[in-house]
Amino acid sequence: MSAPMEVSFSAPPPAPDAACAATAAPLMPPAAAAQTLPPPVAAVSSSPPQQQQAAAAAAVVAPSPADDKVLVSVEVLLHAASAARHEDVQVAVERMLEARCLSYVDGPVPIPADNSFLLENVKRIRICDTDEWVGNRKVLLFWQVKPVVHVFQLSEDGPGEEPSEDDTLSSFNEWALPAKEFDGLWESLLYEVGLKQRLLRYAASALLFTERGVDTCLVSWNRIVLLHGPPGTGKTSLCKALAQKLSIRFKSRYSMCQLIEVNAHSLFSKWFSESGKLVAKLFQKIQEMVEEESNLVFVLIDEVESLAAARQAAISGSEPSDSIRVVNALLTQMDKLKSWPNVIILTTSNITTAIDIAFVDRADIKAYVGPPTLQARYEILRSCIQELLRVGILTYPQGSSVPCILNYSTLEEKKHCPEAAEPHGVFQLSSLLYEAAKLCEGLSGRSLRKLPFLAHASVTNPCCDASTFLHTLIKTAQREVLESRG
Ligand SMILES: Nc1ncnc2c1ncn2[C@@H]1O[C@H](COP(=O)(O)OP(=O)(O)OP(=O)(O)O)[C@@H](O)[C@H]1O
Repeated sequence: MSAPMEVSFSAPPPAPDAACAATAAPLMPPAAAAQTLPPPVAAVSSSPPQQQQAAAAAAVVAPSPADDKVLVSVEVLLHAASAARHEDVQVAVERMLEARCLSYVDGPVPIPADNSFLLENVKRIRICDTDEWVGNRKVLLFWQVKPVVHVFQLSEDGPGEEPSEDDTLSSFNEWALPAKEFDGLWESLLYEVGLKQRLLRYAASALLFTERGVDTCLVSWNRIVLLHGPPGTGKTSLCKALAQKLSIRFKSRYSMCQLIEVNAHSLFSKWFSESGKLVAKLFQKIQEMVEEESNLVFVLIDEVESLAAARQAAISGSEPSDSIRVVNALLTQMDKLKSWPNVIILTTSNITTAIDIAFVDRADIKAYVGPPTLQARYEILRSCIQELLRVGILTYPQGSSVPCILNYSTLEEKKHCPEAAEPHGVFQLSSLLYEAAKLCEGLSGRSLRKLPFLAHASVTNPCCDASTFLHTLIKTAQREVLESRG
């Protein structure tokens, strides 16, 4: 069967410029605009839960209908040891933002040196999800923006495991979100502009609709996401990163968030006919978690085709009938969970044609995540090179600061006016990187992130001049692409 796919995310990606963005560059507003300074932002936490939910849902960069301002999320990470009240930090950050003339671009906002309260408690302030504006070459200036501040602390508990019946494979891993392990994951995933935003908006809408009690007989949604595409394109990481993001955005509504990563293989019993019961048992545990209404639960099922294998294949005799019981149990349990507002099911698959049509039909978002396009490849490699420069594995001229490789859009612009020279051969380094990215067509995100490591293994010195390294990277890319084509 060929699954009907509604959303395709395979189109080329302009990626956000995160690594070197001068995100808090002071910018003076036009005189007229200066008179319309941003009004004080209502404290989300002091609003009723419904308003909090709506604000969190809307703060996925969208124009605010009330005053035509763009709602931009500002994430504030507290130090692990901070005992400050989130509300106090939120107000302090809002005041700090109001007092400054910022352009809003994804990336960190420096904490003012004279703000001892924030310096003491806050590890990082980051503006998020403005890439759609930046991608369209629009700059968001402070009077156009209404910041929505989300204060959070990372859980350092690590994953908890739930042992399976026979103690061989655990049936699921569980994380308290936002978790230290997933910090920075969202930002590290580079796709076409809009992909991550669409997923975030979808999840926010799904939670808002349920919270507001929209009649499901009239408007139907299931809170099920299916990401499909070739291996190594970041589907699993994107699901985890999405759960982490939502746990931060909805912190004021849901005091606890959990990610349950189901181990599909553990649900197949060696005892014939037992697999369906194992699925039911797992979902029973999930049900207990969602019964606590302040708990937001994300269920991640990787390689969902192994649990939701097409029953047609089983009926035609090529699959054991136990797999039919598993699919039936999965669908029944998912339908039961549907009545709970605080659960989102995230699934991934490499082979959509093997998934049962009834499962595919239940997914609200069926998104194809394809191999990275030239722009995404360039940005993935750029983030790798920037990291090697940061830690000193790649060297640059003595006495100069760490070179900032140009982002894709700037490089494209500079190509047309090369007279605007960049210091320390940055244009030359960026052009070499572009050459490598061009060669890597067809490689997955996973292979691209490995490429600098493989290139380093071919150079003789542990630390290497950046330009020499990029030439080696080009050769490594040629070799890898040849090998991947067999
Ligand atoms: N678009 C991307 N941008 C940045 N990094 C990426 C991208 N795609 C993949 N990666 C890197 O590849 C790693 C592996 O990704 P992940 O396991 O999530 O892919 P997957 O699509 O789920 O793979 P599989 O189908 O084989 O399970 C990620 O941790 C990430 O480092």
